[in-house]
Amino acid sequence: MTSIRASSEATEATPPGASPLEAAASRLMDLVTATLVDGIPVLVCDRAGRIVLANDALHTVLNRSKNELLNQSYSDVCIDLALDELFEDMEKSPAVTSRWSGYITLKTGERETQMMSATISALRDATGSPSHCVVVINDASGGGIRRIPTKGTALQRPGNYDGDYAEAILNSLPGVFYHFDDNFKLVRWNQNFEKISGYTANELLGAEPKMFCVEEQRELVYSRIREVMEIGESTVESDFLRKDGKRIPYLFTGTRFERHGRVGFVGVGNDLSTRKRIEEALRVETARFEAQVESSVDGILVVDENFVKVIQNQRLAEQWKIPHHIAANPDNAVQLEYAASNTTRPDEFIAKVHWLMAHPNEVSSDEIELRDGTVLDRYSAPVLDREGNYYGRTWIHRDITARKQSEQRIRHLASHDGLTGLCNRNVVQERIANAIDTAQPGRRIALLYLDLDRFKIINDGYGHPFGDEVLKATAKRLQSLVLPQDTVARYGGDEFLILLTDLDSAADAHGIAKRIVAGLDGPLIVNQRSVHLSGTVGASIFPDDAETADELIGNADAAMYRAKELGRNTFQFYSRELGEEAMRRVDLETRLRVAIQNGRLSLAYQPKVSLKSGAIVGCEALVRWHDPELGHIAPDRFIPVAEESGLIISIGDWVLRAACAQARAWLDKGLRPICVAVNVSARQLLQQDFAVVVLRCLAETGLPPELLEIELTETLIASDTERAAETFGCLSASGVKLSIDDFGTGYSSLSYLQNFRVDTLKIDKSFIAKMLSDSGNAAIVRAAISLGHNLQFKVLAEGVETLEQCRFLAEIGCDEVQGYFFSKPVPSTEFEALLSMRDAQAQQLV
Ligand SMILES: Nc1nc2c(ncn2[C@@H]2O[C@H](COP(=O)(O)O[C@H]3[C@@H](O)[C@H](n4cnc5c(=O)[nH]c(N)nc54)O[C@@H]3COP(=O)(O)O)[C@@H](O)[C@H]2O)c(=O)[nH]1
Repeated sequence: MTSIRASSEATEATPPGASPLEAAASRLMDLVTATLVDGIPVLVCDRAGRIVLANDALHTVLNRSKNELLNQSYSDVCIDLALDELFEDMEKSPAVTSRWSGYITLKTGERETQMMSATISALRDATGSPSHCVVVINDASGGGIRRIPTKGTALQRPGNYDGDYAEAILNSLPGVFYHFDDNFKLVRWNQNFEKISGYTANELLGAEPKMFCVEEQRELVYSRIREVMEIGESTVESDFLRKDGKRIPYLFTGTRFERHGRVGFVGVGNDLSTRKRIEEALRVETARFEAQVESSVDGILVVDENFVKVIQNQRLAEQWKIPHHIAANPDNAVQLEYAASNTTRPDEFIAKVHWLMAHPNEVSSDEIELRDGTVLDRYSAPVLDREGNYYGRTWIHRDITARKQSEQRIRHLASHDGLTGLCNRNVVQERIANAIDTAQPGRRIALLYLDLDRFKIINDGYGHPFGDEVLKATAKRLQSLVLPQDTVARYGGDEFLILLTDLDSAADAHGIAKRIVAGLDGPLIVNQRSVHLSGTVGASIFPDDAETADELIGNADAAMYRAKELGRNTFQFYSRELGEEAMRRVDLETRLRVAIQNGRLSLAYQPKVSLKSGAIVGCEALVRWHDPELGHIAPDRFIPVAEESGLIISIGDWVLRAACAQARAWLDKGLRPICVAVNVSARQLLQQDFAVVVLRCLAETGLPPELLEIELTETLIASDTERAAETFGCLSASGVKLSIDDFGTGYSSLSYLQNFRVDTLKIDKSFIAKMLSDSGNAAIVRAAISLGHNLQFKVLAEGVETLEQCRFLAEIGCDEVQGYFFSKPVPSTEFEALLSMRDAQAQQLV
């Protein structure tokens, strides 16, 4: 038999004892088997057309035994192939074109033929001449009947000794196929290898792996090849270096491939470009996602269906103050326990988490309060995968503490007084209504209406910032005087409501009202200035006095007015009469306003008489009001209303001007100089420019200052001693006189007297009225006279109604008297007459 060679396998060793042809055929069979095309019918015939080799698969296809085939003529098997012509063709193309592909008709039975696709390759002798041909039946499983002669295009290169079926498989691979021999030389490859690498078959044959490797990856690639050789298989991700220098990311596999004791490897390489692009896109996307998750202001946690952490950002740990070792613990239950212990309601928190994990479809939004006051808005929703299957759950926690606090502030502002922080008008009204609605039978509700005494004076006199501080201090003091469950509210400027609920009886309210009045009464230091604070309280009781919140408030208000009338710094409970009185008060204020506008006020003058000479030494101007309907209205009634309403300022201005003008008129008439005294209310005194008002009035009326006397009460001086001293220092320097009115009834400390250039002490008429019947009063009168004289003041007794009183006062050294005994306050004309008459009688009196 002619020796043959399979050119691509020239270097392979021939198994001992085997003929070259058998060896080649054997190799071919091995290769067919190795490339997973076992069962392909193959026959080999010589140039004479004699079958020299046929495999089992062929026997099966042709339904003949091995003996029936061997040494038979080729034409007995294949009826339509001109083998001679084929050998001639092969002869003409010695090296490369050594194969024919097409359809042949096989005799598959006695009377049966079948057309099948086949590939015929040449086996050449030492001279390169085709000595045998190998026929590989490609579609033995049956099928094609068309005869489609095709030119051999695939694997028409040296060394392509396997069948078309194997070739088709290898060529249909999406990646590159390679077979490196035991010297790591490329001996076989598929079409894709050439196409992708850009090398020709000749260039590829015998090429080493490094030809397709970039320098920096060679070490890696060869280490994997070594692995293949040692272990049997391996993979490597490295670049496939093309002929043009381009590199393509590839995943190469390697499987050790051994034949006839020679061990190489085969494998496939697949382009990873797309995968890499996807991976890169995924990486970028993941990085972006992670950046978003990390930069989120929310604490984010994603868990799978088993509550295993999938994503958790740093913010979550910060929000929940989870230490690193717990946050890093993969067991999410540990973190859950820790987080729960930070909440104000741990059991509820854990129960909700478990419930949501057990109900995958639920979306939840709620608020969690941590023990340090942080409030988190927790949103939880299911996470679904691409196919819409439940994957796990996301938990997003937003810190809404600031929002909650500002909502709380807004709610507080809406319901509380901005200055004092007490409940405001609306809230206290609601609470009163609510208390009435829920009152238990037999129980009492008391509403105390408190008005600060002389607050308007303080506020106008010292300015509003100072007044604000007084109100704040008052609020604090009031809260300290009641129980936490009682409501203290600011109802208006200097008005406060105190709601007391669930009382046993009205007597309880009496005790509390008394305590509040006493607790408020005293000096208050504000901005290093001491002011004397006091308050007046009116109270009404549910259900005794009122049925609704408005009625209860209105009645407590009326009671408070009544208490003011009774002298302030006290409390008064509501009665039906008080309600009527409140109505009258409103009516009076309206009428007074009209009276001022219409000039319905007048002055009466009451003489002051010297006990030594019996002569009139001055007079006190007293305001009078005659209402067209109500007739004469006493100052005792309308002055308090004027003070409360602020009308006292315009009344006071008018009195001052009218009195000065009258005294000037008397001078102008030729009467002897008479000093006229006017009463000044606290409000007037605390006007910023009271001294200026007085001096301007004197200048404008032309009255000499020494003919004007200002009467101040002790209480008024005590309300702001500094201001009074300052104002009267200025007026005294100008010559205006000062007398202390109602002496003995007001301020307990007498030290203030040292700060004033007082001309006259006027002993209050209450002492004069009782001095002859009560030794105590007599003692007070004596003491007052003594004190006044010691301080170089004149002393005048008010309210002198009898001769006895006059004589007694003269005996104990009183300087002057004023009272009905000499004259009631009279109009100016009468006073003029009185003056003339008195001057005439003066000598007879004493
Ligand atoms: N701020 C101002 N207050 C004023 C003014 N005019 C009056 N008043 C104050 O009103 C109170 C009541 O005053 P009035 O009704 O005028 O009573 C005065 C006298 O009539 C009364 N008086 C005088 N002598 C007697 C008497 O012998 N017995 C007796 N029962 N009453 C008598 O006393 C009042 C004067 O008191 P006083 O002022 O304390 O000297 C009263 O407080 C007035 O001050 C005003 O223009 N501005």
